[in-house]
Amino acid sequence: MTATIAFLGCGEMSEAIMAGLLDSGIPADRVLATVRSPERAALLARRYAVSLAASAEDSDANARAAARADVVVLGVKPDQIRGVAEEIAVSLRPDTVVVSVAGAIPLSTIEGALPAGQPVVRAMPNTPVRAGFGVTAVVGGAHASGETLQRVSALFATVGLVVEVGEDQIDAVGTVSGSGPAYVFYLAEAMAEAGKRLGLPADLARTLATHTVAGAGRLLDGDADPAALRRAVCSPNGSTERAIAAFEERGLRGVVAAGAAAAEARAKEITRQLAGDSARPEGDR
Ligand SMILES: NC(=O)C1=CN([C@@H]2O[C@H](COP(=O)(O)OP(=O)(O)OC[C@H]3O[C@@H](n4cnc5c(N)ncnc54)[C@H](O)[C@@H]3O)[C@@H](O)[C@H]2O)C=CC1
Ligand SMILES: O=C(O)[C@@H]1CCC=N1
Repeated sequence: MTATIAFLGCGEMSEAIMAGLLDSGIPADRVLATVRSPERAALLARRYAVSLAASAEDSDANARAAARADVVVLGVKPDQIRGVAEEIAVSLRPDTVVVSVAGAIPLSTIEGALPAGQPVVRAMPNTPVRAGFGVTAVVGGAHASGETLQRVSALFATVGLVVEVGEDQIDAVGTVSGSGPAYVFYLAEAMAEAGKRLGLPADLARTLATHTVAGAGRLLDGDADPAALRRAVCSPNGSTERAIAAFEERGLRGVVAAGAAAAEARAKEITRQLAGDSARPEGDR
């Protein structure tokens, strides 16, 4: 039987997962969603015809949705995860699996806010799940059996690739695949700006950049080697080779690595802040 899935906090990330799952054939009457604003609740109900799109201003909305669900996806911001977990704790059935997509919130924090023994899975998805081409990293908590983790993995597998990781890897994973789509969109913006600087009309430059990034993404589908695909565009002593040489000379690889490191550092900072020990000096940790 199809599982009932409740998205508690259906913003950018959860909406992408929900839309991807609905497109993959999950029936809308098996999907519940809650958000904070009544306007967004109405929009989700209209757009997806999901079974419940209640506003969290209705104080029981999260608990009621959780009570009906086989899988509860916590899609609120990291600083709200513990509060929502506490809010739904009494409504959960013992076999309902709680999946947190929040960055920076450890499994132990979520488990601590839920009834003893509640299965919890931590996931790090990305927004391309919307198109069925996502990447989702998963890690099971102390009470998530292999079968439970499989069930969650199978769900995310309908909207893209699923990888199992250790919890100690999830911040780093987030900096590559979780945040990664933003880096690629940023590159598309930069390419469009570059075209404009070279005299192309803004609309044309943008169309060229977006379609090129989308097309390049198609070629990268699967386990294609990005370096080999890049080399195939670089004619020996041609113009692309000069562009890549300019990128290398200016240290673009290092810039990307610095961005990923900054993202990872921020995730760890959020973890510390929300654990309440951010006041302690670095050396004491
Ligand atoms: N945006 C992304 O690409 C990714 C986001 N994530 C994680 O997903 C989580 C959500 O991020 P976004 O979707 O970007 O944020 P968002 O702000 O778009 O979504 C959060 C949603 O939660 C709702 N909300 C707030 N309090 C609520 C409550 N008490 N009950 C029910 N709903 C409530 C808000 O109305 C909003 O719709 C974060 O924890 C983030 O770390 C993880 C991977 C990628
Ligand atoms: O920016 C964020 O905090 C979230 C986590 C990974 C991607 N987006």
